[in-house]
Amino acid sequence: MTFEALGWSGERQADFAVRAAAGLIPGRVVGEHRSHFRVATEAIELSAEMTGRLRNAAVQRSDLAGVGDFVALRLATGDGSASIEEVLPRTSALVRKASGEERPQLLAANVDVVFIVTAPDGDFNLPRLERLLTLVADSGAAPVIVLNKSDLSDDVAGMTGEITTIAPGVPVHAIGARSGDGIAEIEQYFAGNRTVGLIGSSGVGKSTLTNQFLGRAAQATQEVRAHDSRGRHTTTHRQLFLRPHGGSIIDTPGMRGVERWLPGNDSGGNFDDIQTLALECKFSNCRHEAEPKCAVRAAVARGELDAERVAGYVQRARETKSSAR
Ligand SMILES: Nc1nc2c(ncn2[C@@H]2O[C@H](COP(=O)(O)OP(=O)(O)OP(=O)(O)O)[C@@H](O)[C@H]2O)c(=O)[nH]1
Ligand SMILES: [Zn+2]
Repeated sequence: MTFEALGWSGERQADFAVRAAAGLIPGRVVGEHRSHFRVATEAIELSAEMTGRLRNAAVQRSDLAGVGDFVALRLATGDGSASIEEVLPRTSALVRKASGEERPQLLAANVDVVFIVTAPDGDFNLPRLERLLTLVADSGAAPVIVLNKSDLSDDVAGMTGEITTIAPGVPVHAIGARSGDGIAEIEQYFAGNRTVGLIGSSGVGKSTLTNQFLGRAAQATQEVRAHDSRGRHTTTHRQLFLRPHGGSIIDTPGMRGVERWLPGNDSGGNFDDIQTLALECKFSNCRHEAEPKCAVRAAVARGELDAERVAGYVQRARETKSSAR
């Protein structure tokens, strides 16, 4: 295995040179636990914690390290532990509003493609699908809709057609994860060591699909409840898996609520214009400070946006950051 198989690129390597010179090594967060992260490096997978300085510097909670993030690590001599010194710029970030809380929650970072998984048994719901599409549109990743359990429907073409009406231009694939039907067709999305994220309700078959992609039973799966076809929330952690032939997959626990997160919404102030601009920044975790290709600073420079309002917006985002993970 090479680190490239995990999505590390020549461009990222070049950007990392100055950190490498300072003794840091690159890694990718593959698992998130209460007290530590699992991080894969070129050589090994290890446990790491964020430095206090990194926690304090985060503008908002979703800036903290999460699954899929590329990070700069410092290895401690001796005990095999490591510290996360920096979260590297994200090419995409799948973020939602944490349920019941005024804060953003990072679902996955640096995903190239998101499979929005749905199924005919109980879960099928177009408005919900639209909300998931919005989440993906905000993330910077490309959406693909996967209609799983197509064996349970006698009108797959009708359902696919309905999906197409709300998602013009978005690829839709009808598959059967359990039997493996149609899997080969969607494996193309991993080409070039891309990272695919899976989102969707509990019980639609995300873990079954993950296992198919990996060729092994990496994730536990469970029958949906018979009376309402709902899942049992079998997957409890977000996790990144490397595929045997390159490319990686991030499985996420089934989501009940899907609410878009737009920082500052709770403040009484209206930051819609800044939020919309921020979606155009090159990096999803842009703080609008010194990052290259920052659309917000560019608008300030053009005189289209008031610098003080931007400062207020950044301040609001900072205040909604919670210190605990
Ligand atoms: N009929 C049918 N059942 C399937 C298919 N794919 C998955 N299932 C079943 O659906 C149930 C739920 O699958 P999971 O993979 O656990 O669903 P999940 O989306 O990962 O659920 P959470 O982990 O709770 O988010 C299991 O009993 C699977 O065997 C399929 O293609 N057809
Ligand atoms: Zn910016």
